[in-house]
Amino acid sequence: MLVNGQWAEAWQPVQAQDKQGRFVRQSSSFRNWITPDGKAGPTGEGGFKAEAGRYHLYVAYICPWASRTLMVRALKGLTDFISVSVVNPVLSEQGWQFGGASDSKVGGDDTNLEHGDSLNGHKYLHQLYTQVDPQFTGRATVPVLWDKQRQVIVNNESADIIRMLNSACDHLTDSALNPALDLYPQDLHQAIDSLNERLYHQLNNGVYKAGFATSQFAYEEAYQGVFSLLDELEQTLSDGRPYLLGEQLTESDIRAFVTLVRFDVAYYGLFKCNRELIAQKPHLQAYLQRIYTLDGIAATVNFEHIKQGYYSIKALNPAGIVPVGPQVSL
Ligand SMILES: N[C@@H](CCC(=O)N[C@@H](CS)C(=O)NCC(=O)O)C(=O)O
Repeated sequence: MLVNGQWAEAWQPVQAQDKQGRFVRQSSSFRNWITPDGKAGPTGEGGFKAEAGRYHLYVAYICPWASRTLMVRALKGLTDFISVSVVNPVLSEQGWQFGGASDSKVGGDDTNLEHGDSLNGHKYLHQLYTQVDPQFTGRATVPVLWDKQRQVIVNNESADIIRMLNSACDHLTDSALNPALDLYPQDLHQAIDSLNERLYHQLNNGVYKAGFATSQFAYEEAYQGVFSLLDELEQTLSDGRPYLLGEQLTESDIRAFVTLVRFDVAYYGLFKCNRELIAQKPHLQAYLQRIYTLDGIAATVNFEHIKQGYYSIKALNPAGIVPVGPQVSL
């Protein structure tokens, strides 16, 4: 992480913990919003008007938080509007690094996506943070939403980024855009917010709490949370609805998907969330498949990056062996 703008050695993603050994995630520091007219959004300052070609996303394919921004970018038809840089799957001694071996599957047919940082010419992601704040203290995390015009970080909180991408560009006229898709419709705000809250604590962050627990108690607490929510989601989907809140794809589905798609290949093994695989839950597996096959989504999922990235976390897997299985059938 960075301390007063200098790279400090504690680079593995073992973050803070509480007194009972629970994993505690750091909060994000840049919270501005892209809006249709450039007015300030719910947090941060104004000046970030929606404009084609002005913004860039820095992501890691291994990262569920970054991947959800890629999903919304794809679903809303924003691939020509927002360019992307993907970091290497394995954290370097200085955190996320650019320019590793590219593999042909990455990005699918998305030509607006690269493995280097041709925009700012950095070798490490942390240099982007110190470019805008030479005294920055904190973890240099992905995703980062970057403004090419003002040369600043707009936002590094994926929850904000997916919310703003859902509506900020809808007024622009381009046939590539998909303004008809509303992942956060007015009549479902409450249902989405309350489901999101549970998805975050029990599932998205729940698997990390299990994986990075430093006490048996904290691990089991997180494990119970993960599987009680998975059981509940399996039950919810058993009535034949396509998505968690009914007929309509919402933000909650995006949030659920990024964890479910990593579950069998990473969290089941590395994070010890091993009561069962998603593949053993028929409704959840069909749901996963349904979202995976939506236009543009498969290109946001790179199983090689996911496996290599997670199993390179030395604190959890010192020898760095990447398991061969399980087979994925998506
Ligand atoms: N709140 C952030 C969390 C992002 C996050 O934790 N990203 C991880 C990758 S999955 C990261 O970049 N970790 C690097 C580090 O902690 O040094 C968000 O959702 O945008």
